[in-house]
Amino acid sequence: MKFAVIVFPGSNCDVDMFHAIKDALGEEVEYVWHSADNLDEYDGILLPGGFSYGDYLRCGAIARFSNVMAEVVKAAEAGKPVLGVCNGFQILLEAGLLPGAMRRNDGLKFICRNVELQVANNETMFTTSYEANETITVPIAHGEGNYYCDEATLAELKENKQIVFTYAGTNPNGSLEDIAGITNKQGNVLGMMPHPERAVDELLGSTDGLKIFQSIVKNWRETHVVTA
Ligand SMILES: NC(=O)CC[C@H](N)C(=O)O
Repeated sequence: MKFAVIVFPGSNCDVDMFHAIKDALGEEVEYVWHSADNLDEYDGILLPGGFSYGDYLRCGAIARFSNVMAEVVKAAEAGKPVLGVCNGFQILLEAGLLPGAMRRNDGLKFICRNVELQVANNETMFTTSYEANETITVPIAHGEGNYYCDEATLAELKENKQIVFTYAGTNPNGSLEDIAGITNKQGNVLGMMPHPERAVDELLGSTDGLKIFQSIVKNWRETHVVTA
């Protein structure tokens, strides 16, 4: 399986994402600059965290106009797995690939620490390697992770089981219903504020993030004929 890590001016978790795929997962991965106009050769698209365009206007608000985003939309519509982490999640929201919006954290502070998450849905292509309701430890690092959507959208998220990760225990940022990660209705686009790419090695303090990447590969292999 071949992954693209999309790099925007100001991305800073692209190298960690690349490392997670290449070294921890053992799959093929390439960096793709935001000006790219074709993602056809990639099976999975990864939008890493960081401070794209300096977080000006709102986090992700400028990056969503990047050339590559039309291709990310195309990949999403084709059913390819698209994962946005932290700033990547914010960009997916701004691009309309996921519903809702991000607000500044309650308390207005940037928070960088491990949090406990509950796997609220282990039946997505990103989470089948987890147990139902498993509690995992993954770091967060953001100033704008306070997820919000209107009541109708929340009802739809629940109805379609689009809420995939919730904060277990203390909610670090004030997000609605403790939401830490959601998918689109089709289930092939996942946005999450915690950083699974920073939890792929015991040296980093947790390997709990690895199962997301393993789930993607497992589900992709089960639906594609691999010839090489
Ligand atoms: N680590 C990140 O991706 C941070 C995202 C964004 N810059 C924020 O502070 O919310």
